[in-house]
Amino acid sequence: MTGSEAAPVAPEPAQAPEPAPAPEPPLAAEAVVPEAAPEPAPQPERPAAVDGAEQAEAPAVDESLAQPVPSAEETAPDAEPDALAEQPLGEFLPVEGSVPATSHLAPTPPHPVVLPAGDQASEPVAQQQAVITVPGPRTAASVPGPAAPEEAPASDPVELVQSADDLDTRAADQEDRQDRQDRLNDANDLNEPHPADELTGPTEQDQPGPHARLDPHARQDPHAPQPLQGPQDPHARQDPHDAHEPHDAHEPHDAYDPHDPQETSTAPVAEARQPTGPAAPAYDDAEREAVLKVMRERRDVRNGFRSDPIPHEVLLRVLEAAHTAPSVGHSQPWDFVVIRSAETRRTMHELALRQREAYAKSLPKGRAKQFKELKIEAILDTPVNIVVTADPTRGGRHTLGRHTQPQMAPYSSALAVENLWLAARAEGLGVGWVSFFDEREMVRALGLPEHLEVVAYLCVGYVDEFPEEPELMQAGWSRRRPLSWVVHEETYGRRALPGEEPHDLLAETVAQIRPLDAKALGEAWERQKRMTKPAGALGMLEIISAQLSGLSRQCPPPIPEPAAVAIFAGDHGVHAQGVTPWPQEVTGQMVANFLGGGAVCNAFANQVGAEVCVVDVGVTAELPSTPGLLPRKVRPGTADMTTGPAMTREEAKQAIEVGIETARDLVAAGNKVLLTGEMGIANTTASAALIAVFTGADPAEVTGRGTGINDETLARKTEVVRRAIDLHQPDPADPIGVLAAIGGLEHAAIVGLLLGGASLRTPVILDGVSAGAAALVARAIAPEVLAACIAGHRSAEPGHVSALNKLGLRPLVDLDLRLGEGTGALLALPLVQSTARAMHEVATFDSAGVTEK
Ligand SMILES: Cc1cc2ncn([C@H]3O[C@H](COP(=O)(O)O)[C@@H](O)[C@H]3O)c2cc1C
Ligand SMILES: O=C(O)c1cccnc1
Repeated sequence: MTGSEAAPVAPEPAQAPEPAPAPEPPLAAEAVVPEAAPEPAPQPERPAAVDGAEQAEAPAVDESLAQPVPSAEETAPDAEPDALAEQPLGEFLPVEGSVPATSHLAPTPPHPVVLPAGDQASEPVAQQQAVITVPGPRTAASVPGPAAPEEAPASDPVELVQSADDLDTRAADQEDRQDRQDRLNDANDLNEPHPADELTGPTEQDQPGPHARLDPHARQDPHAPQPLQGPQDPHARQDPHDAHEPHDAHEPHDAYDPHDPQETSTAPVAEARQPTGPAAPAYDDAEREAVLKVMRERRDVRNGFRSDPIPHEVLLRVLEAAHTAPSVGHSQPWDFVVIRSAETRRTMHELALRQREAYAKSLPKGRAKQFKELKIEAILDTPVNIVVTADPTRGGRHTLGRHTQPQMAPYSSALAVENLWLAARAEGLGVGWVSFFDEREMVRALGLPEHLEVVAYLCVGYVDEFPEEPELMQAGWSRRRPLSWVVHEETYGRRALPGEEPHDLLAETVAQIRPLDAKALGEAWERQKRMTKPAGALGMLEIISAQLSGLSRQCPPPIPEPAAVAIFAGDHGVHAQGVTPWPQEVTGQMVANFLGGGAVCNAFANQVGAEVCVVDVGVTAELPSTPGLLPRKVRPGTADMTTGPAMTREEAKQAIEVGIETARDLVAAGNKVLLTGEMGIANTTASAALIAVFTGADPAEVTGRGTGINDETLARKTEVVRRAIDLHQPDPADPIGVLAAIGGLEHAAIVGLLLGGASLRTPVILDGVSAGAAALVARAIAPEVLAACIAGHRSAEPGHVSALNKLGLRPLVDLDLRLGEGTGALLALPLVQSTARAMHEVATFDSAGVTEK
């Protein structure tokens, strides 16, 4: 690790007005010695100043960053990059005059990324699944010897060259353009600025960027100085209106020509009738633009209604538009009840209020706070309310299309609602759809015929203005999902926009991971210095707040709330080797417990206001569908790693993708921090094996007692780990291969959660030993993933200590926990939130009139 990497995370000298993002090593040295740091903070120390034997209590930090002035030895090109990171915990002493730092802000790429051959081909999921016999549970006593692998490993791996040209990033690009069209606010959109925009910045042209660093060909010398930060001026890149518009292929066309092969599907349809004569004409540009405009600018309005009456002819036009909607079998199942009576509206308002309260009670605290601020209806603020119903009996029993899909009747009425909504927007009328009703209660309250279904309750009126973005987005409740996430080519999972090659979810995610933003980091250090407290007095929390700033590109950073813990559950074939006294079915039973709210993680999540999201990525038992459970089983448990690979490479990758998609969903749903959690009986065995491979430690050093095992079982577990590694000889340069050989499905999913979180610039708080193991895998795939990672706690498992050391992550909480489920991460959440809140709320010396020393 080099000084230039370390520099951006350390506070710049008091004399320097601007942070020096990637200075020469001598400057870097200056930059990290703050003028005012009188007290030795609880911070890491250079090894030179350490007497290891006496430092057992010191905090766990990779000093390669804590020590920002690299010695000649450390910067020597042939030095092992992680050698310094492998110092055991507790070997670091506070250094006078420096602020604690942690090397995860300056990760070193350990290996080129290797993905399985054919990864880019994205075969349909069903075809990718290999049939693997999962051995049934055995007793602890029956420990078979190693056997031949059950399966040959997948075909030769190919190296993924992660340059912007090679990865399919055009989808995101098209999204950017779509955003421009939609006049969306970039800050609230999940779209990243196009990677190419970033790569053309002046600093990244001169220095190897994150992609170059991942490109094995570009990284001849892994020890060469590597920049941590992006371009000097991130704001220059945040405006997607800037430059880089050579993507005409996706710009709106002047006239659509169905015979232009560029514009049509390339797959011929055998029976298609040969076209004769010209196709029906499209709208002209202005007409089309008007249609698209009304869709873009339609809003679900709750705020800013006016009491102005709606003229009859205006309301008539709106209802006529609704009545022209498509409907199943042309059954036109809708009716519109126009309500103006204040009394009826008051009754409906009462009903909605009650439902609102019930919903608020069901929310995690972090969400409930946000919900309290939201206006969810405008029943009393609007002159007209319209109830849209569906009559499921209209048209008789033979209504075309309703035979197999009875829900087509309410769907049809929903289309009438959309027509109404668009027509209202064109009239300058706002519409808000209120869904806080018990449908049957509403039917009775309104005296509607009992056979009707209520599809929508709409509040309609003139408004002061139409918000530019959905009100829920403006309130931070949710974020917009890019189109490229939801368009699949031919089969689900082959994501591609029309005219694009299908993009690989993992490669796309990795390509979007960026280092911390140097400008925001610099601002964070500057702000920490001006806050009314002695410099460095918040110790490690100052570093976390700077990390949050660099990650979000904002100073102060957003408060990481609401939070969600993703608990990935999976089973392990290695359970058959007697590595744990607990039966395998406990995994599924604990999943039920999580969903019922009875586990430790539930209590902790309630305490800190986090949502618990449970994901079945590979539980052996079939789990009944339950609210709160995401059914994402890649396979029912892994195979026994001592007799063959735990899973195929494709399965490992699928499980990673489950994690990526979980991160996307949770972030799009408005969560501002993610926490890792897991459940899987025997998973500490897989964790130990992963950690041994990535740290190079002997299995005896990193294998622990998990749920609590005796010496005999521990000895057996250690030998199991050793045998599995001997059998597979996993190559840490091939992280997916390692996962497939000796990992768990929940480990793979956590890898995806970390990569997904990092790609969305969302912090992820790591829990215990499985998260540590997964972070090692994730770092081997994308070193800069660590920019998003915060170590929540230090577990009692010895392997966790080794993993954190290797990662250079310093845990926030150290309470000898050895549970998992996300419990340690949940306990750390308030610390992370506190540091961000301090950045927002603590006065500066100037503003508070406090004299500086
Ligand atoms: C009742 C119960 C609840 C748990 N919650 C988390 N774990 C934790 O223990 C398991 C790993 O330990 P080992 O490798 O020794 O089996 C994982 O499921 C982990 O989440 C639990 C374990 C049990 C038994
Ligand atoms: O610390 C952990 O993460 C842990 C320890 C024991 C069992 N399961 C998880």
